[in-house]
Amino acid sequence: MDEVRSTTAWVATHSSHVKIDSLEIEKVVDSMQGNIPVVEWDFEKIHYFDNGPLTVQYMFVLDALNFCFWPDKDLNYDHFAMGLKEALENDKSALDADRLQTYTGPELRKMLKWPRPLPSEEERVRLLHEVGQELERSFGGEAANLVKSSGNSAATLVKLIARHFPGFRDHALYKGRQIFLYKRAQIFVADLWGAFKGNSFGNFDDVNSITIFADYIVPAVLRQLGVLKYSSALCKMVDSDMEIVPGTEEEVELRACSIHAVEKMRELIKKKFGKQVLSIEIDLWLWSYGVRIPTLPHHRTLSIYY
Ligand SMILES: Nc1nc2c(c(CN[C@H]3C=C[C@H](O)[C@@H]3O)cn2[C@@H]2O[C@H](COP(=O)(O)O)[C@@H](O)[C@H]2O)c(=O)[nH]1
Repeated sequence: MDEVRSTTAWVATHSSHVKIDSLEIEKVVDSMQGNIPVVEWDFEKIHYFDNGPLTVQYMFVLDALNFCFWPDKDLNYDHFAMGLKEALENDKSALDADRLQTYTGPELRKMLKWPRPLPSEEERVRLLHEVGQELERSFGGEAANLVKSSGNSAATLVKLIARHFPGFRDHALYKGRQIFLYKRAQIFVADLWGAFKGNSFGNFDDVNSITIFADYIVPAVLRQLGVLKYSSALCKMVDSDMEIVPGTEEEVELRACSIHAVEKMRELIKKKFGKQVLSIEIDLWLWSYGVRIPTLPHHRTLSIYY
């Protein structure tokens, strides 16, 4: 996690298209007196939860597929969360490691009750197979064992996931450097923490090491708040729904500056109000705010990472 923090900070200081406005961060923090609005995890009541290992399997599969819904304007995260939940409720073995390895695109679509091909359907199926194979090879088929082997460390869990599952290796090259973002691996940790309320499979001693999850919603919210300022060329690209190529400076800056801006926000809250807030808490507030405004323009990058 230190690498996520340090490399995204480096991007922020070398950024050409996105700037962090420190004065606006201060205004936001002051206006809330350092109190981040509390948003309950699963505020939409859409996730499977049985307080046991199957919940962990569900969250891991969900976060393996938790990316790039926007190419289908009627599709969003909730369809996946609810679709997989229903599939599990109908058949407890639906997400077993051996089953994950055999799903086809049409079967996945059917499971999610989606009437047409999913965006990046072949990639989603490939990632499901990868998860099934590696869970079976190294973790007795269970994501719960992967979590157990992290020894209650969020940072270790993210590292383990990145080591074992190539689909989660969310990183980029920027001005000659490797930048680590790890959105889906980190959100899995946060989902466990939220679902199990910091206990059992969600008990991590270092949950404060997690950063926000750099997706396509949070940068849009930070821009709306005035915390991120885009160059006029980037404004035009985002506002006209023009696709931004993955790995371009613009794309990396949007994501990395979002992470760094929130880290700065946390530091300021600590300094001014003496409060320790988690990036997870800030993320959930920003994300839940963003998804309630469907007209908020967000950047569009075809990616398997977010
Ligand atoms: N930063 C951040 N990004 C998040 C989430 C979540 C869902 N987290 C759930 C877990 C517990 C809570 O109850 C949440 O419901 C999804 N995403 C990302 O958003 C985008 C999808 O947007 P749309 O197309 O409108 O559904 C896509 O990139 C997706 O990967 C989050 O929490 N934080």
